[in-house]
Amino acid sequence: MAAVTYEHIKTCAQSGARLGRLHTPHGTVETPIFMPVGTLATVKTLSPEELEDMSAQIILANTYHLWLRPGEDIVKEAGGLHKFMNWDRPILTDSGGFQVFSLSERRKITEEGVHFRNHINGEKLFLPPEKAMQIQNDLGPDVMMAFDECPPYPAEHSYMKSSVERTSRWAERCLEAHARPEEQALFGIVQGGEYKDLRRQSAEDLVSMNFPGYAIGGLSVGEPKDVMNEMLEFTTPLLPDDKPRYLMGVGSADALIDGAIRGVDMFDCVLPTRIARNGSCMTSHGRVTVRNAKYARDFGPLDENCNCHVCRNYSRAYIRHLVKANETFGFRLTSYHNLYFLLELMRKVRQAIQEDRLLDFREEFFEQYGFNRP
Ligand SMILES: Nc1nc2c(CCNCC3CCCC3)c3[nH]c(NCCc4ccccc4)nc3cc2c(=O)[nH]1
Ligand SMILES: [Zn+2]
Repeated sequence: MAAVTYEHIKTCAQSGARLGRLHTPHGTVETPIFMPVGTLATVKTLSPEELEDMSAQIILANTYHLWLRPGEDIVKEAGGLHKFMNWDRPILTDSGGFQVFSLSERRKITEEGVHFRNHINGEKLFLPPEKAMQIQNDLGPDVMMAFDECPPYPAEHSYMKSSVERTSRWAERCLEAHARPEEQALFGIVQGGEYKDLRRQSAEDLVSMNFPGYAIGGLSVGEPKDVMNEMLEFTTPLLPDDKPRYLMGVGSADALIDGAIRGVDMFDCVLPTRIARNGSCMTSHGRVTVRNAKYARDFGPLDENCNCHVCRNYSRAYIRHLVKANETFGFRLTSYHNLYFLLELMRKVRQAIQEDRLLDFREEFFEQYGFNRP
């Protein structure tokens, strides 16, 4: 019995968007879905109870960070991530490759794996695919990611080609090292940058390895939005219809809608909680930077179209005051609202797919949000 199975419910009559369900050992997830990021086994400033209140269904944690701190051995002794962080719904962990490249200095990629320095204490470290798998096996998430290289944007075709071929060899090694496939689903990650021939090569390599799910990696790394959309349009049809598709690192309202339209089922991004800690909020009329002086006497909610606990009980003036005073509660309020905003957006997207009107919804949302898009 596979650990994770995808149930396709319907495809939107107006677009390539799909309504589906992801069945996992810790429960079922309605897709398309946004997955809050909990890098160090916490979605920053929020409790599991608050995440459940806002109907978060699945959250992310990170192999790289948890390996360094507190160490996967401690999480394993605690009984795994679900027990350690008191979250009994599904968890997905990224494999750590991307984080090595976005956090560590003096890293070096070899066929065996990645050499780098610990970004906390500078000590030399080596992360081969087998180690990334062992860490995820010990952390115990429902979904784990293959160890991949996410090359920078832009990258030469020649570099990208050798990187894709190595990522495919690493994917084989991950499958070899996968200890409990009946308990944890291992997803492959398609690379290839902005090159269609390499996207095809990467997708074909990984589909031939028969993963239970596929991520589209190597995007949301600074490329123009239309390059991302073009790569999605080209890549999703190369992936099996009956398996989930996860676009990594995408979390702005417009990119979530545009990704769902192109057949993406799962998204993650640190954006909502990261900008929240900067006092910046996502609202139905675009971004509101609540620390701005113009909100000093604004006693209305962050977003009058939002029904979240924060918008029903606290004013922009109060949240501005807390954020200006660097009060932790202020960042809890902005983080809660931003995550609620994206989770609610995906609920509306699922409803629009159900009603075969996702393109109409896109028009309405972009109009109100202020995206003057074609
Ligand atoms: N394995 C892998 N991971 C990728 C990630 C990390 C996804 N979040 C992991 C979570 C697990 C815990 C930490 C994060 C990506 N994130 C982005 N863009 C984020 C861009 C962004 C960054 C900051 C703010 C806003 C946007 N592109 C990504 C590509 C890949 C990829 O190819 N391979
Ligand atoms: Zn709200």
